[in-house]
Amino acid sequence: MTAALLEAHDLCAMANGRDLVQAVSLSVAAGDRLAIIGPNGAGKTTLLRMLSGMLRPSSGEVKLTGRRLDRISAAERALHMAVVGQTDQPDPRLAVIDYVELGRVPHAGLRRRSEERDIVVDALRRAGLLPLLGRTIGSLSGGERQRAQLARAIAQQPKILFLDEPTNHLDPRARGELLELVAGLSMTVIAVLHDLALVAPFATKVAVMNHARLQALAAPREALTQKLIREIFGIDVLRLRHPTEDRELTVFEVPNRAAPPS
Ligand SMILES: Nc1ncnc2c1ncn2[C@@H]1O[C@H](COP(=O)(O)OP(=O)(O)OP(=O)(O)O)[C@@H](O)[C@H]1O
Repeated sequence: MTAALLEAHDLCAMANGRDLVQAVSLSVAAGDRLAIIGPNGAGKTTLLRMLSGMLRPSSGEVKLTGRRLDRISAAERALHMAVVGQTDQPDPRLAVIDYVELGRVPHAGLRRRSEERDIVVDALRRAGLLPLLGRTIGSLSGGERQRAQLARAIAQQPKILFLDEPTNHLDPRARGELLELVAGLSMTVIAVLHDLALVAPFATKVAVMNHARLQALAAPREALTQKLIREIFGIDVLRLRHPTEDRELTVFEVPNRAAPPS
C-alpha cells in the first residue's frame, strides 16, 4: 500500500450551527492529483481550506506525513504546501517577478541567490509569464493573474499544491493547458474543479462532494458515472468514440427537458 502524504479523518466544519463539511475521511499519496468536484455550495472550498491548514476543522484531524497539521507552524506548512485560492488579492503595484519571488519567502536563506533566481525564472517560464515579468500585477488580465498565482506557488516548490478553481478566468484552451502544465509538474495536487470535462484528463482520483458529504472517492472513470453525475449534478454523461481519432470522448450534457419523447 502507498503511504499517505496527507490524511483526513472525520473532518467536520460548522458555521452558525450548520454543517459545511460532515465527516470526510480521505487520503492522498505522493504523486496523486485529487480533483474535488460537486455542485455550488457542496463544501468543496471549505474542505480544501481544512486540508491545507487554512481553516481549523470543528472536529476531526488532518495529518501531513503522519504529523497533525494543527501542530505544524504556518511557516513550516509553507515549506510543504502552496495554495492558490479564489480570494487571493495580490498587491496590484507589485511587478510580476517580485510577486512570484514571494513564493520563495518560506525558503529564505536556505539557498544561494543565483539558485533562488533560477527557481523563480523557471516558475515564470513554466507558467508562460516570461514576457510579462516586468509588468505590474494590476495590469494583468484575469487569466494572466491566475497564471502568476500559479507561478508563485510553483516557485514555492511545495510537496502539495492546492488549487481552488484554478481555471475560472481562463478561456477554454487555456483551461486545458493550465491543467496540463500542473499535471506535468510531478507534484501532488489537490484541486477544486468545476469543469467536469477537465477532470478525467487531469486527475488520478476524484472526491465527489454533495450536501457537505463525501459521496465518492475513486478513480475518474469510477467517479464520473452516469448514475452519480446525474444524481448529483442533474446532467448526463455520454461516452462516445472520437470521430477521427482512436479515443473515447466524455461529454457532459444538460438534459433537454423540452425535447419530445423519442
Ligand atoms: N464562514 C462561513 N459561514 C457560514 N457559511 C459558510 C461559511 N463558509 C462557507 N459557508 C457556506 O458553506 C457552504 C459550502 O461552502 P463552500 O464554499 O465550501 O462550497 P463550494 O462547494 O466550494 O461552493 P462553490 O462551488 O459555489 O464555490 C455554502 O453554502 C456557503 O455559503
